[in-house]
Formats: sequence, structure tokens, C-alpha cells
Amino acid sequence: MIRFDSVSKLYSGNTRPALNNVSLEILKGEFVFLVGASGSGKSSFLRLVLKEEKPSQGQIHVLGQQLGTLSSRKVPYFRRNLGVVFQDFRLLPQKTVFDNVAFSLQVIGKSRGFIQEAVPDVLKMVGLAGKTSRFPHELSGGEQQRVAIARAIVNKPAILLADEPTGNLDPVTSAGIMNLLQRINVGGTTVIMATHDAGIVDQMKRRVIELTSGQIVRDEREGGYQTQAIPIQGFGLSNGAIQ
Ligand SMILES: Nc1ncnc2c1ncn2[C@@H]1O[C@H](COP(=O)(O)OP(=O)(O)OP(=O)(O)O)[C@@H](O)[C@H]1O
Repeated sequence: MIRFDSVSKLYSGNTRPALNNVSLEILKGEFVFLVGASGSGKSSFLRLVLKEEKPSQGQIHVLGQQLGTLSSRKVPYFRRNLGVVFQDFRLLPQKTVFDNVAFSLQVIGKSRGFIQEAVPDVLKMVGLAGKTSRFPHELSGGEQQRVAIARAIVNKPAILLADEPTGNLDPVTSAGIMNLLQRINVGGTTVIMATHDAGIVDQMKRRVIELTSGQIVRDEREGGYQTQAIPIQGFGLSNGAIQ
């Protein structure tokens, strides 16, 4: 579903790469947490999967496509298979809940009939059936994130990328969002979520990929946010108490 072969990403003007020789494979239907300190390369990883950035070295395959050979004309079609959710929701403030979700289908040319059926269905799935006519500013943070998730999945993407989707939410609301992401995953969508939320990662016990300075330092099947398995002193920390 997603394969990185020796991928490095160096942004122009930087001396250190954001991703450094990353190789990994993510299979259909997996739920994967991407963890690591701020600046470790999580968002860069997600942007490379979306082909929003190009790798400086290495190859990336997503859904059977080698992204390096995908022409820019075909990128919008390719992205239809990917849903994306961000920490700050990114809803259109002048549009209702219904129209925020409908808009993503209008821009890809879906018919009125399709939209009239698909949007209420997905809003019901995320628990917002009663709020279709509200505007984003009339919703709580958790509800706004549910709208953003509805928008991301309404076209039934094979992969959902979530960049700190609970970063602005309290623990109870976050748990509701995780429940929703879990249901989406059970429905067959591969979910990749970058997060700093240790409680969520520890509770879910899913695959955890940890980045440090752009390198994979851990890839655990049922991991927690942190693990004793890593020799911490090996990654440049000089805390005498730990060593
Ligand atoms: N567009 C860019 N131009 C230049 N440097 C960038 C760009 N985007 C990211 N970087 C750099 O690449 C490195 C990795 O950043 P990235 O945003 O991928 O990390 P992150 O793990 O997602 O961090 P956070 O948890 O804070 O979101 C950082 O050193 C960052 O400053």
C-alpha cells in the first residue's frame, strides 16, 4: 500500500535532512502511529506520501504507483485515494457542515444525486446527523474535527493520513475521535496518524513507527509511545540518570 525505499528528504537551505534513509512498508488495512519529537520528520513523511513534496533520494510507492513517475497532471486523481486530517481542522468558515463535506465532492465532479446521498450518510457515521446546517464556528473542536474527518472519508479513500488530529482536543473528545478513526480502519481504510499523544498510543496498542532526526529508530507491532527496548543513549541523549 505504501513503500519507502531508502528515502531521504533535504529541504533547500537546511543542512540536516528531515528524513534520512527511511525504508518501510505499510500494508492495506493497517493502523500506524508515527511518533517522535517535534521536528523528527513526521509531517514530512505524510507530505511525501501525498506527493506534496518530492524525496531528495529514494523511491516511494503508494497504491501501486511509483510517485517519481507520476506526472503532475495525474496528481489530483492520485490524491482522490487519500484522505487527510489536520490538527487545526481546516474547515471552510463560510460553509455549513453539509457544504464543507459536499464541496470536496463537487470539486472532483461528483453528481448532485451522489452528493445528496453520500453527505448525509457520512455525517451520520461521524455522529453529526443533527448538525448539518451549522457553521464551523457554531461547533465544538471535537465536532469540527468530525466534520474534517467526514470530508476526508466521504469519497472512501484507501488511506487516511492524520497529522495530530487530537492535538487541539481534550482527552474525552480525543477518545471519541480515536473511536471514529478505529471504526474507519475496521471498514478497510489504512490509517496513518502522527501524534504526540502518549495516552492514545499506549491505549490503542497498534503499530508504532518512531522517528528521531529523520531516521526510523523503532518499528513495533503493538507498541507504546515509548519503549524500554531502545538504548536511549544511542540516540544522542546525554541524561546521566538514564545511562
Ligand atoms: N517546508 C520546509 N522547508 C524547510 N524545512 C522544513 C520544511 N518543513 C519541515 N522542515 C524541517 O524538516 C524537519 C522535520 O520537520 P517536520 O515538520 O517533518 O517534523 P514533525 O516531526 O512533523 O514535527 P512536529 O511534531 O513539530 O509537527 C524540521 O527540522 C523542519 O524544520
